[in-house]
Amino acid sequence: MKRYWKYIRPYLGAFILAPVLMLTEVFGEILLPRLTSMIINNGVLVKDETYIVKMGIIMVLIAVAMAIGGIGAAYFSAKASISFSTDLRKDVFHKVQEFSFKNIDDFSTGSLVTRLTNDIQQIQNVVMLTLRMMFRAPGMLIGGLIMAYLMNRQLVSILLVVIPVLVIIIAIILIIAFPRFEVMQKKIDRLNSGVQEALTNVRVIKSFVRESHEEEKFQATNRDLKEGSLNAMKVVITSMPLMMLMMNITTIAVVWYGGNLIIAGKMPVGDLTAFTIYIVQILMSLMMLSMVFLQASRAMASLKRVKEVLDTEIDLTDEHASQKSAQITAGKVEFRNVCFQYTQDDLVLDHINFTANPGETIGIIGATGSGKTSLVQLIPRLYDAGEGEVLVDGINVKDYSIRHLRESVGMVLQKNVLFSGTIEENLRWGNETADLEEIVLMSESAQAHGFISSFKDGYDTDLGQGGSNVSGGQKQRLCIARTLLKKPKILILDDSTSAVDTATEAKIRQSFKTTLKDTTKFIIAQRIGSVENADKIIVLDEGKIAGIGTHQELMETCEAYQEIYYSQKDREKEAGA
Ligand SMILES: Nc1ncnc2c1ncn2[C@@H]1O[C@H](COP(=O)(O)OP(=O)(O)OP(=O)(O)O)[C@@H](O)[C@H]1O
Repeated sequence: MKRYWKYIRPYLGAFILAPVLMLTEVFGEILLPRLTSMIINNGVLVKDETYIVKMGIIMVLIAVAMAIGGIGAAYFSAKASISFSTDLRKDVFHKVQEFSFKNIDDFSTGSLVTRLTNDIQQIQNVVMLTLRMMFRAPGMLIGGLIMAYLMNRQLVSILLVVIPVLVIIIAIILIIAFPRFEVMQKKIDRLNSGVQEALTNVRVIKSFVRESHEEEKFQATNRDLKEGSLNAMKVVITSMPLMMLMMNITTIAVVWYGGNLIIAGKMPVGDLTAFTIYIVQILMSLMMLSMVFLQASRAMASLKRVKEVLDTEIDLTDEHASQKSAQITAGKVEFRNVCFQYTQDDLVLDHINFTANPGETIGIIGATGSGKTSLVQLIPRLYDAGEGEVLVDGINVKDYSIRHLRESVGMVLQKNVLFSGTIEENLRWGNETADLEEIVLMSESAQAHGFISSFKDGYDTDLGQGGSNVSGGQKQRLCIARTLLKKPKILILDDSTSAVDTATEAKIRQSFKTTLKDTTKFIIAQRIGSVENADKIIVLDEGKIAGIGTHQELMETCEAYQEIYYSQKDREKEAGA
């Protein structure tokens, strides 16, 4: 509860006013039946019109006060619960932003989306319901019981049977419902993940004409969610008629027993009317409480899932960094006996040793899955090495502040992503304060200026979501330009020119010689031609370094390199023929 206090404290006024204003409804509901019985007993039965009018006016005034209180309570409960969930959502989103890649791998993106939206919505609903019902339901229950008891003790004894039965029914419903709600939320997760994947990859789906397959997959998850939801709702659905049944049986019992009392002259007619209303109110309040508990049971499942996100230990922080103020000045990179694995029994990098001197270009080549991306990801600490040390300028990367480290390391990821907005806005991600001259210069260096200028709106061209309205090669060049604007001390290009033609790629490499003269450059490539002129080429084979040296050296000493070289030459010849 302590952790949620900070979401309540700023809106304490609304959190207090909502249930307090609801008390007007409680008082009204308790008073009105009594006044009704007084009208019947002292007005209708003795034909006293003035009394009826007087009491009628009082009842109307009470009803108006109830309406005002009800509106106020609804307003403040909405304000309190919406504010609560907005702030909670903000914190969960902040936490997700702090997540390391490994943390993100552990949750699926779809699940995080559900937690941020649907789960928090459930919590909001229950906060609102609780604020409205926390005084109302118990107030009506206790108030109704007292009034009914004061009117007729014998009749109240009927409730001694009904209330325990209802409480047992409610308890059973809650025990059955909670796990079903948990299952339902997981199914919503799965649906969200599926929708997200299908929408993000809609182009691939269309190009493979897999729409019907995706639809079937979606329908299966959708059906599964339907079954899960119905399974949970069944409990809610059966609870209502059951309670109504109990209420009607009780009313009939009261009318029958009370009728006999009237016939025997032991009770005035008006009292039976009021008594019946009180009984209905008592049972209604129990039903309201059961609704609150049911909603709360669903929200508890959601709260548990939100808590999981908030409680996730960020496994990659700079909390214990010993040189937080250190800045990268030269860009020397050293790997000392580095081992790395994503999962316990799968060694992806096996005792990697090499040094990249400032300004050098390091090519990394190897079969797919050989660990190239994993290797470079350790430099800006997207993941942490398991064993050994990754050093930049002689300092372990874990000792830098993450901010300083990542500001100095520019990485163009294999999966390039642009954001909606103009080209200029996207490029400014690299440096918000860059002037247009600088932006053009870096775009020229990434061989992007040409095609940007050919667009009608140039740098003001709006990019579709994820950069959907530029070609793959253009997108790659924009991503390179964006990173160049960072003026990184270390630049990593992870297969980021794969969609660019070889001539343009060569121009980009050539321009690096002037724009990035002092920057240490890591270039992961599939084509040997892309790394042939590098100062050093690292050949990776199943997570191990199979060779390291210049193109010439590797051609003489490294079998794995020769194999890649000749197989690519053969392919080029075949393509030429
Ligand atoms: N997030 C991850 N979780 C678990 N395993 C992973 C993850 N990313 C990569 N791997 C595994 O680690 C190994 C090395 O992957 P990596 O992406 O580093 O290879 P790569 O040489 O860059 O491949 P490619 O040329 O295809 O990009 C592969 O076996 C891959 O399945």
